[in-house]
Amino acid sequence: MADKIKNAKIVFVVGGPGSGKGTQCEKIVAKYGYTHLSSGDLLRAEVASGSERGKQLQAIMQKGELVPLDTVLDMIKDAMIAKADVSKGYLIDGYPREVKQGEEFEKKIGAPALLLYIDAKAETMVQRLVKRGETSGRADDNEETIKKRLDLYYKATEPVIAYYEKRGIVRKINSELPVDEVFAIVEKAIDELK
Ligand SMILES: Nc1ccn([C@H]2C[C@H](O)[C@@H](COP(=O)(O)OP(=O)(O)OP(=O)(O)O)O2)c(=O)n1
Ligand SMILES: Nc1nc2c(ncn2[C@@H]2O[C@H](COP(=O)(O)OP(=O)(O)O)[C@@H](O)[C@H]2O)c(=O)[nH]1
Ligand SMILES: [Mg+2]
Repeated sequence: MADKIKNAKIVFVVGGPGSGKGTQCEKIVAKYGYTHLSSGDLLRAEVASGSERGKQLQAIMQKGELVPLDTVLDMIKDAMIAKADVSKGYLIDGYPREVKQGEEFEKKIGAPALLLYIDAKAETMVQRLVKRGETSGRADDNEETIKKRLDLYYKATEPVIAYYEKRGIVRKINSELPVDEVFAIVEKAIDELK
């Protein structure tokens, strides 16, 4: 099983909260049939289950902090294994959040072939999240938590991009443009993988 995943194409999708990662991932799934695994969605599913672990996760996420590394990684790995037979590739959305998460992922699962860096300005991200918060029902889409998520993004996650840039697998995507124009750039990066 683990071997099957090792040979699959792995794409990390990294960018600030509200940059448009989920939006682009949906479009990639529709065109390329990749398996989309959003680490945030996996965590929110655990919270929704009402489990004891879910309650602990909820408290961390509401503060805009990162949940323990092993928790997220185990969830991603299980979800990857569940799709191993049918998956053409994996979009790992919202992970790694810090360099250490990337290192552990590679030890336990495999190396990414590409990192899509979804880039938007801080003001843009805040605006989008506040708007999303009107309907998302997400406990962390409020101004106070958004600010903390952004701070943590710049501090912990941006170094991830520099780390993978050294390997030449980063494609920076300007997500200030309309969704379809952003996707046109994303398509080029995915097509290069073939
Ligand atoms: N590897 C990860 C992924 C997520 N989280 C936690 C902290 C995040 O604030 C929360 C929500 O994750 P999302 O990826 O959904 O959140 P984003 O802030 O990126 O927003 P978005 O849904 O807009 O991508 O889950 C975490 O601790 N570790
Ligand atoms: N203008 C514009 N808005 C976008 C784009 N991508 C996402 N959005 C909006 O920004 C919000 C956050 O997008 P989402 O995909 O959830 O971002 P994520 O937090 O990075 O997963 C959504 O409600 C979208 O409406 C884009 O490329 N252009
Ligand atoms: Mg998302």
